[in-house]
Amino acid sequence: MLTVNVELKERRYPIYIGENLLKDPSVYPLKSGDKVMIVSNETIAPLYLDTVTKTLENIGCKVSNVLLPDGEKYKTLQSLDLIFTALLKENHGRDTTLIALGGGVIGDVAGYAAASYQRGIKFIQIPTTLLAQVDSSVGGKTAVNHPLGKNMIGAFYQPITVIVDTLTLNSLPKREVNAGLAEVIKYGAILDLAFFHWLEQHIDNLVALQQADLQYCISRCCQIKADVVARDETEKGDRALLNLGHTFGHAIETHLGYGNWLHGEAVAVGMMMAAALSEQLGNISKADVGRLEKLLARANLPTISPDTMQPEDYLPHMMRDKKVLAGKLRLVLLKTLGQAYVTTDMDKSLVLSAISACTQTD
Ligand SMILES: NC(=O)c1ccc[n+]([C@@H]2O[C@H](COP(=O)([O-])OP(=O)(O)OC[C@H]3O[C@@H](n4cnc5c(N)ncnc54)[C@H](O)[C@@H]3O)[C@@H](O)[C@H]2O)c1
Ligand SMILES: O=C(O)C(=O)C[C@@H](O)[C@H](O)[C@H](O)COP(=O)(O)O
Ligand SMILES: [Zn+2]
Repeated sequence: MLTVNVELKERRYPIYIGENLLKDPSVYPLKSGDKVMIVSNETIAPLYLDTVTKTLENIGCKVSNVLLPDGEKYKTLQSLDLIFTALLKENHGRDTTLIALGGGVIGDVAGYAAASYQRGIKFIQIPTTLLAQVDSSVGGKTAVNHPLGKNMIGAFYQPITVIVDTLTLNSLPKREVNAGLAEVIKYGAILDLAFFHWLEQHIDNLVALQQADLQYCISRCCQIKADVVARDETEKGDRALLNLGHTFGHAIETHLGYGNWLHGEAVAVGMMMAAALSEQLGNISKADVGRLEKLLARANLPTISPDTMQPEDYLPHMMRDKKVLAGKLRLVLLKTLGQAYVTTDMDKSLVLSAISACTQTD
């Protein structure tokens, strides 16, 4: 088992990474008599809920669960209310620990429920998608979507432990594995050229869920994110680099309707648009933009805009992005592969030109 620590002083927490961890009582920061509410969904529960429940009951915990409907379109205030109702119906107080058993949607909604129920209860992330294991379960961004924007209602609220059981990925649909690889590739592009190069040599093994390479990859991604979060937990500076491709990507998700394109797919296209803009500004080379495109393609990810979207469809959504300050569009771009930066006031005509460069022409 590998351990990555997120260093936030008294709120420091471990990320355990390994096989069969769902069954390992030593990774749960719980003791006999503790009350637990597991939040999951109708897809994951038949696969993993019993295993986690049995492990917790063997510790001596009193375990309840609430299942949300499955999908990005259920990352909503209504789903949040389902969790609150389940907690209140069983008189759960501030001594209850919430467990998020699922992907990023479950983790974000359950995390925001933990942040806000009775002004805050402890929560544990048990991510079961590659995307959640390398990204969403770490760092404390919690949220629900609004019809006018992604993750528009939420809080920064850290888990007390993250339990990454890589064997859960064996039941994950291939499209979801590929979506998680978008966030993996993002880490190399923004902060770690050596990791990007490692990915170029190992991406086929990751697509095939080869365990040794997978566990190294997940630990490297978690370490990169843990270091950024420790430096800038609430995104006043460097944490914005983790948002590469997201201003474009969130526009795709919101415009098409949540769940049509997977988050990772939208982010892959968004990273290509950011790279095209970076090249137009004289930063990253054409050859390195090509390396990014090739790696995304090898992960079976899209690299061009949805054919139902025009460049002008993006801007209204982008102007609501959470990185916008004083009405100025701020984007994460690439100085070069492995080195991202945040712009202050992006010229909209250049943005449209970059989107067009990633749009199929008939
Ligand atoms: N908070 C953050 O820092 C952060 C980071 C990245 C993404 N996100 C958010 O995460 C969400 C995307 O998360 P995701 O990609 O995990 O999607 P997801 O949570 O929708 O899960 C993908 C699908 O796979 C199913 N599933 C999950 N685990 C499974 C397993 N082990 N076996 C079989 N099926 C399984 C789910 O039920 C779902 O149908 C987006 O809302 C995005 O905004 C948040
Ligand atoms: O943790 C972060 O910070 C990230 O930006 C990680 C992203 O991959 C993730 O999709 C995050 O939810 C996007 O943040 P948002 O602030 O744009 O909602
Ligand atoms: Zn993301």
